[in-house]
Amino acid sequence: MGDSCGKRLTAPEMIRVDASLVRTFEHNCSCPLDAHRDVFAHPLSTLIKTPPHLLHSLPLQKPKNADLLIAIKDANGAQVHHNDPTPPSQLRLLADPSRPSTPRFDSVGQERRGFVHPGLRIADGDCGLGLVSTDQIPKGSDLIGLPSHVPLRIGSVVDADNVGGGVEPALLGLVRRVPEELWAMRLGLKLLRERAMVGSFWWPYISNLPETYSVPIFFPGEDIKNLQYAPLLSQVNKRCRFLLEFEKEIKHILQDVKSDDHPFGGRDVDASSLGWAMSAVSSRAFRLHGNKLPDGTKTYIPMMLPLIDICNHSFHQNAEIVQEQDTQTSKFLVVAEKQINQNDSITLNYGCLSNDFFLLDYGFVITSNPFDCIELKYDGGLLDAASMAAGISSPNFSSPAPWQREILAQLNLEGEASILKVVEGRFLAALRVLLADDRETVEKQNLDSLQSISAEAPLGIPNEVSALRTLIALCVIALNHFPTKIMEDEALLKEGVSTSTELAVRFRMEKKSVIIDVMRNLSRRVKKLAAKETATTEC
Ligand SMILES: C[S@@+](CC[C@H](N)C(=O)[O-])C[C@H]1O[C@@H](n2cnc3c(N)ncnc32)[C@H](O)[C@@H]1O
Repeated sequence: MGDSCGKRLTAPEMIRVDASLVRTFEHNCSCPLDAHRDVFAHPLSTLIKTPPHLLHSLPLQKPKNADLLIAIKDANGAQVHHNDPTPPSQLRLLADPSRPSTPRFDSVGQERRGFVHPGLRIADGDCGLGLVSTDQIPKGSDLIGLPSHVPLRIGSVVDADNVGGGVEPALLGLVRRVPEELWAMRLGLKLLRERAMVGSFWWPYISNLPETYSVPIFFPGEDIKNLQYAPLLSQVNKRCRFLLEFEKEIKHILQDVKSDDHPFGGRDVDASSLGWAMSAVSSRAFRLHGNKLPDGTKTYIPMMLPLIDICNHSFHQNAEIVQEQDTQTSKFLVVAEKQINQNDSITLNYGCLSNDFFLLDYGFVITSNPFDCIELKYDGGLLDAASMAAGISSPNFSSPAPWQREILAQLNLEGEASILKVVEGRFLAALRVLLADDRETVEKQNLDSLQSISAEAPLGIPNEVSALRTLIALCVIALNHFPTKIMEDEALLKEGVSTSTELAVRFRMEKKSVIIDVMRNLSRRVKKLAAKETATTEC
């Protein structure tokens, strides 16, 4: 996979963390830590006790063998003949010969058409299909252009033009039942509707979408457990439960709907097909500007962009999506951000996301992802345990003084257990404040400097060392929460495993690697501070 060929993970045994801390931790770990098993944002035990009934196959009949380009050609008004599909061997991007250079939408006729740079082809690679350059393409060149009516979206221009029919009340009623956080399901309903509709404008596009997705809602129960990371397990469970519930809800709502008004042409839609549609959207849609509202403001809406969605992800992308907008409509271009050499893949940046999002929405994991992170529960008892393990006597995380509580409230860390990233400014601020016994020193600092990760030691070196050591101990606890070590994971992968097991194992290896990197950085900081403290005392 694209970014998967990055640097290898380092086994925890190779890491030099603060040895004294680890010894203290091991010494103390049996009693206090057992009482705080739920170090991650969600209790692992409750999540894996109830693995959802997962979705295996796609029962809806999926069309096959259509030519991807028909969708674009149809922009000129040609009729689509769905019963005359082009064989998959002909699935390729066709350059528009009338456009040898870098075309722009500069006339009404062109506005209705799309284009593809002649130096591009679709290739099958490690990331599935992708776009590859057959030539050198200069920076700034337009690579793909889509007219405004081609993207699939809810309430699209096509609907307004009545080319593909409006969104029926029955479908809108279902869309409104989907919570905002599952936005991909909303557009997924539209995708299912177009898939079921005879003569849909998007049929050629839909017929070429992958039949399966490697997102965890489709993992066997064993591989969901193999993720070993409670925050993600919680998300997977939530999505699976939603799909199972939504299937029932849809059946109930549509039971008396006449076939003419039925949004899915009278066909049953079950959790598997809902899951397929949600994954198709989450892994392929882009959130772009919608049309301008009468007051001039713009909305952001998810859209599926045929052809453009063949581009794979890279943090070092060589292309970007540009939306050209006039008052009425918008057109979508993919533009080369840098010079593209022959055989280069055309890549877009899907976003600076953690592996949780990449796996949950796109079905892949990025090795050494700089945006990956670990979420922990902010829990006084757990922090006391970590602090004691770090050799700090009588920490009072679970019983802060009133003045400390006030600062916690300003950091929004009072009451319900908050979910925090390691290392996040609020977390560090809380540790600094709760490990400080001198109220005056704390009150001399403002909230920003207390939260600053780059500030060396806003409350003095001993306070900072204690805070950092507590964080390191917390990392050790988090690491120990994983039932397997990185070396065991590596050995498992070498044996050869299924795709879903491999993804789950790689995901958890990456999480452990993030913790180890954090520990390594914190240990370095502790050493530096300790050396500074020694030098000051000697002077
Ligand atoms: C927008 S589609 C890109 C086209 C896709 N490869 C295909 O075969 O249709 C996104 C999907 O491509 C794959 N993909 C994209 N970028 C990737 C990467 N850097 N590493 C691994 N898989 C990637 C994932 O399966 C993802 O869900």
